Amino acid sequence: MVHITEPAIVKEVLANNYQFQKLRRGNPLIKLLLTGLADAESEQWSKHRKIINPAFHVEKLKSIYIPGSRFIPTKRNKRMKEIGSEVKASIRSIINKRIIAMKEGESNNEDLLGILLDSNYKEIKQGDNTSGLSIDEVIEECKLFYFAGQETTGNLLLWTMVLLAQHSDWQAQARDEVSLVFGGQKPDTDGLNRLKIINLIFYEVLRLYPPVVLLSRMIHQETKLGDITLPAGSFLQLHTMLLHHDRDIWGDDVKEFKPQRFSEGVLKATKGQASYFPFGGGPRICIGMNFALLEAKMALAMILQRFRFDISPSYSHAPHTIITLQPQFGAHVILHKL
Ligand code: HEM
Repeated sequence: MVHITEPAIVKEVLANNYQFQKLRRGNPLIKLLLTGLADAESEQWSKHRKIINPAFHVEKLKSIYIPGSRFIPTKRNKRMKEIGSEVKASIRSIINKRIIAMKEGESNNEDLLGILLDSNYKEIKQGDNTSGLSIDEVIEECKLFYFAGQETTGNLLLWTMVLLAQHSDWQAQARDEVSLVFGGQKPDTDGLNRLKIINLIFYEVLRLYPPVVLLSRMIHQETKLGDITLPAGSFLQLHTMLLHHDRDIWGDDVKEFKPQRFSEGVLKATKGQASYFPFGGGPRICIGMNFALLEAKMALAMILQRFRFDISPSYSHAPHTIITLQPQFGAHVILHKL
């Protein structure tokens, strides 16, 4: 296992996604939740990514809504299997309804699934019989959107609530910005894209508490990396969390919540180094990044319009990783209606 905390090496690994591949998943929980694009490699990855990409184009995000020892037959494993089949059956029935509607000529561009099916249909029409995704593959992508989108964005929002509850000056600035842009109206996409202060806040929350704390890779053949040659089969871990908290890169205030450090952009804050990558990087950068930031801005703006919030005396600070980084004992925040 090679642990990487050098920005230049992080850049090299992320840029060469065919050499440095994601791990084949052994963990049954991750397997249940995360196959599809996030787990695909080489040609399979580029095929999936090409078909899925249109679903995440910024223009399309304007009106989007997301619908809503392991082989031993223990009670828990049986339940996991049952849940797996139930989820699959329920997604399959949603997809079948959509396909029927599409065949009857109904337009289907209103949400991620519609755009994905549309893009897949176009790919099948243009290519040979190996092109396009099968229904089972579409089901895996839907599960992935749900999990990858839910846990990560949810934790970004939780940590934002905790930090703004602890830093009432930033909470007030964020609320002032929301009222300047929207007044009491429901936030819209154009307005959300103009929220500068909230953007800085999210960048800083993602620096301090990145939902994905490290990226794992492996190599299948001997590979040169920096000055060393690694044998085939080596595992690599790129330490997002450690780099985000590196005093030599960020300065003596590295542990403090200071959104203003991003006021002139990420490049300036990192002095151009690959020392900040909450969404990964290179060709396999998070496909849902813009969607996640838009969704989190929408939720935060609506909360700020309605509540002031403080940290509760019962809050106990314990960042803890169960796949994503989360507050182990919850985010105890007291809301006051405005
Ligand atoms: C704050 C929210 C989010 C964070 C911090 C986040 C973080 C990440 C990171 C670090 C990676 C790269 C993993 C690696 O290189 O090993 C990734 C990939 C991915 N993310 Fe996200 N993500 C977020 C939201 C979302 C959302 C909302 C979706 C979908 C609806 C999504 C879908 C994906 C997919 C499909 C990949 C795999 C892309 C590929 O391998 O080509 N993510 N995400």
